[in-house]
Amino acid sequence: MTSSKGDVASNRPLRLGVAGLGTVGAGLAILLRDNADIITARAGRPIEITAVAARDRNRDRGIDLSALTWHTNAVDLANDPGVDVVVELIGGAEGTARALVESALTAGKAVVTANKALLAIHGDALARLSARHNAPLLFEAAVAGGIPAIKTVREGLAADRLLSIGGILNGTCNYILTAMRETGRDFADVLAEAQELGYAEADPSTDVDGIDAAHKLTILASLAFGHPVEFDSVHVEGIRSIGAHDLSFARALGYRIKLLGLARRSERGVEARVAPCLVPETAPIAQVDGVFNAVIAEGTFVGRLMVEGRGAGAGPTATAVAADLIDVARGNTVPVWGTDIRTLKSVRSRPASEWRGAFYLRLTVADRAGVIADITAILRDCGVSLSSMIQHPSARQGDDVPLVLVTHPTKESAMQAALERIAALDVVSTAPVLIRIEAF
Ligand SMILES: NC(=O)C1=CN([C@@H]2O[C@H](COP(=O)(O)OP(=O)(O)OC[C@H]3O[C@@H](n4cnc5c(N)ncnc54)[C@H](O)[C@@H]3O)[C@@H](O)[C@H]2O)C=CC1
Ligand SMILES: N[C@@H](CC=O)C(=O)O
Ligand code: NA
Repeated sequence: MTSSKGDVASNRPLRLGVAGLGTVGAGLAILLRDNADIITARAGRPIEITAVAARDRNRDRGIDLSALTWHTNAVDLANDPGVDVVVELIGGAEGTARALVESALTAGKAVVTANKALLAIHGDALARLSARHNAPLLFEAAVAGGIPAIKTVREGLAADRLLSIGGILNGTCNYILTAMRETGRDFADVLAEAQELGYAEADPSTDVDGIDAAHKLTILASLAFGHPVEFDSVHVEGIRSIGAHDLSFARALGYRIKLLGLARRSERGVEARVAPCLVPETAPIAQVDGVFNAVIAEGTFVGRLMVEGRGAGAGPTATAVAADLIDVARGNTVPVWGTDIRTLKSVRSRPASEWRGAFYLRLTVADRAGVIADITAILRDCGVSLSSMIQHPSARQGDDVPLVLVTHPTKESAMQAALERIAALDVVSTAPVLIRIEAF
């Protein structure tokens, strides 16, 4: 695919219809204004917003958009003859965002979007629509904000067979975990700050429950491994259960806690998971803090690589949207998943229970004789071997005390069986916190 039916290969301005003027939409309008000179030079022609669709016409967005064509129904942008490229920045896998993208592709117009939910859930169908109508669909902003993550995987690593892909894929969670670790502030307080900074999704539970990272992992895994990976096959855990205790115990053990999305391929299929993980504090990924994301890939020829940058916020995300627009202006576009959707081979999903590695387990237990013996007996029965244990009398609350166990590498299914029996003990007073340890 080299160009869309829309007039994308001429010297006249590329005319944009932008739907959604929130954090990213307003950021894009400002970037296109402030960097118009270099964008025009690199695109070979001006890139200009001619039409918009937004809910509030009167809101101050830091830029005057009053001279543009305003549509009350965003889907009308798809058939506006003054629009060459539709830029969807509303968000959400359904509703107006989906209808607009489908209508624009069907009309043969190029679409640029930052919408990971849409791509993760409907990417397969959209790739088919894009191919059928020769209408490019670009989504660099959808994964890891300003990091050229899509380009890295789809173009930079196009020649290699990737074995694993993933990393720190949610800026809001990384911001929260970093601030909690560095300042001891509580979860809700830091989340409110991330929302004010424009990092969080419209519904921030999408971030903190790991769903946003799972959307991004689905997209990366689909690019890395071939046939679109099913979003529903990704095992998802968020960061709500991580407490101040865990961050300080992790530090004492020489680790940091990061929400990681990781997909691995073997002959038995693809295993994809989003979950908080302990990573050694000396590993490069442990140094990625705040709103920064990191994408890690490993291939048979290239080995391992990591790219790092701001994963959320108006400026970084707008640069990714604008880079896609420059590609459209240049006529430099490729199939949605890098390979013609009609020739892609399907990949098998592997259940998360086949994962193998070490675990951190934090329990709150009654501080009395025989408790540790009961717990270690269960671990022994389930074939789980202990590597270390911490009990801090100083962290005691009433009769209860936190007990942290670190295991040797073991099968996830064995650990889950042990956890179920341990959680049922009378002496275990609150829900156990189980965190995987990624070696890196
Ligand atoms: N904020 C960030 O850092 C990043 C956001 N994204 C994605 O970019 C997209 C936009 O996100 P944000 O700008 O942060 O969201 P936002 O909530 O700030 O902006 C979305 C805008 O769309 C408007 N809108 C909602 N329904 C509409 C409709 N039917 N017609 C016209 N406008 C409508 C809302 O009023 C709002 O102003 C989402 O898909 C999000 O996941 C991707 C990467 C980073
Ligand atoms: N809410 C997302 C925004 C970017 O994709 C995040 O926090 O990473
Ligand atoms: Na990106």
